[in-house]
Amino acid sequence: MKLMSSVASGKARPFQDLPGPRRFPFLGTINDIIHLGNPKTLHLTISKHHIKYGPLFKIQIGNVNAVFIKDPDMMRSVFAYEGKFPKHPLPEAWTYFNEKRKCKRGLFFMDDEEWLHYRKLLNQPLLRNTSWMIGPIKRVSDNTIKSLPHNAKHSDCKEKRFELHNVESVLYKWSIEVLLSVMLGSSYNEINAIKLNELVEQFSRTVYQIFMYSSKLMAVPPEIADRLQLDAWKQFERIVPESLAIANKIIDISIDDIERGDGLLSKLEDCIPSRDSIKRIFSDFIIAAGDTTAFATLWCLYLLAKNQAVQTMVRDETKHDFLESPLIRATVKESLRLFPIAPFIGRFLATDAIIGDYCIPKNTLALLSLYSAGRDEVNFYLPNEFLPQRWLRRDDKNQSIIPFNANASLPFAIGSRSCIGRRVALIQMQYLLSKILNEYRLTVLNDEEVDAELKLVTVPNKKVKLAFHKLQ
Ligand code: HEM
Repeated sequence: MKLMSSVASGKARPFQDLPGPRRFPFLGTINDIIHLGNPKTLHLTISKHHIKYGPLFKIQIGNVNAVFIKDPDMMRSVFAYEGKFPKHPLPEAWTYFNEKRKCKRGLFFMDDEEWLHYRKLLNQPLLRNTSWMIGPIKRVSDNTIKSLPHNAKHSDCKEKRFELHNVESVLYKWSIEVLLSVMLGSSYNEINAIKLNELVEQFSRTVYQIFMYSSKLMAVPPEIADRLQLDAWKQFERIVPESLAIANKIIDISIDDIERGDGLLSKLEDCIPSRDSIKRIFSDFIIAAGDTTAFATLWCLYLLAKNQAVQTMVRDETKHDFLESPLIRATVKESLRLFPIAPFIGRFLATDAIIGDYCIPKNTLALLSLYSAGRDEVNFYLPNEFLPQRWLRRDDKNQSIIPFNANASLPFAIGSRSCIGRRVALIQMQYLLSKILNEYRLTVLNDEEVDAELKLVTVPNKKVKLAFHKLQ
């Protein structure tokens, strides 16, 4: 009704008028290849389309009608049309695998009432009262920092310096361990960390492989990869059940020790009585936490190591508060603005919508171009510079000194289906980064500039190598 009356009153323009690349029916899916290009550089292709077609443009992807949006107000308005049970696009390789193997999965894959039921139960401990998770996060992060020199490629005791060439895998293991420790609480450290160590090592390796193979499958529809028995599909189909089996084993051991726990599992023991449901929710949490937090932290470390003046400023400001210093929070925000880990957040519109000046029909897939919005000079002064202080500096009228539009950076999404792990991720990143900066000065060892590429999430296009110089 609202849509019809806006059109009738001439306020909004019809969907057909929306600009976007033209689709040639006789080319079928070749259109997708022409319009979207290499999946690894989709963020750059979409940025170019925005320059050509504006902040809102339409495009057909396969059979799906989609719009890409980079205007901050329009991006926010999408969440007003997501409905009671927001629906997001899922990686095709995963949905095909789940259907083929009749595999029931966690929150990210759930829909409708089932999703809402579990989401409501999990919101309270994970997003509202979260102080209970600080202890477990600190314990794991302190151990990770202690273990850094043992992972060194080269160390120079005289110079008190070591090099890390596998920062990514250290951060992978850390983010998985943090999740386990949040699940188990204090009992993780006492007994389970030792008992589970080998399983956690295995799990973190398999989660990494899942990520590698599923990103290789981005360019090929999974049913074709399966029919042709492509190596990436064969490996994906082997590694996912292996990884889920390890996760189940970890959860079985953990549940057996639950009465000793003060973590998330014991908080949910009464509300989620079925062990199967617990397993599918928690194994997916660990998988979701693995690459997102590891790569988000890797980008922060890289940017700090590359910008020595910013690094010194952040170190000085975080000395007295390792968890919530405003500048460390701003550092994480700024890094996620430049390198949004989930570069395209998507919602299938639950109703007809008016976005910008246009009528967008129900069920259209609205995709937020976070990479383009975060680097648009309309939204951020010196958009390609790493300036955490832009999020803080205020004048006497409480206006930002370096102007910015906060709605242009929504790295965890907003609304009822936003990231459930946001608090876990932020607490662990802020704590680890402040502690590292307090002990070490970081420098970059890569000779060439490191850029972003997409492998499901936004990752560095080459291995990041860092040197850690012990501070006096
Ligand atoms: C810096 C780290 C992280 C980033 C940038 C991030 C980003 C996101 C985003 C953008 C979404 C929304 C996706 C959508 O609506 O389409 C999401 C959902 C989700 N995230 Fe995260 N995430 C991070 C860490 C974590 C962690 C540590 C966990 C573990 C608990 C987690 C678990 C999930 C789950 C289960 C969902 C699905 C929620 C639902 O469907 O209701 N994430 N994340």
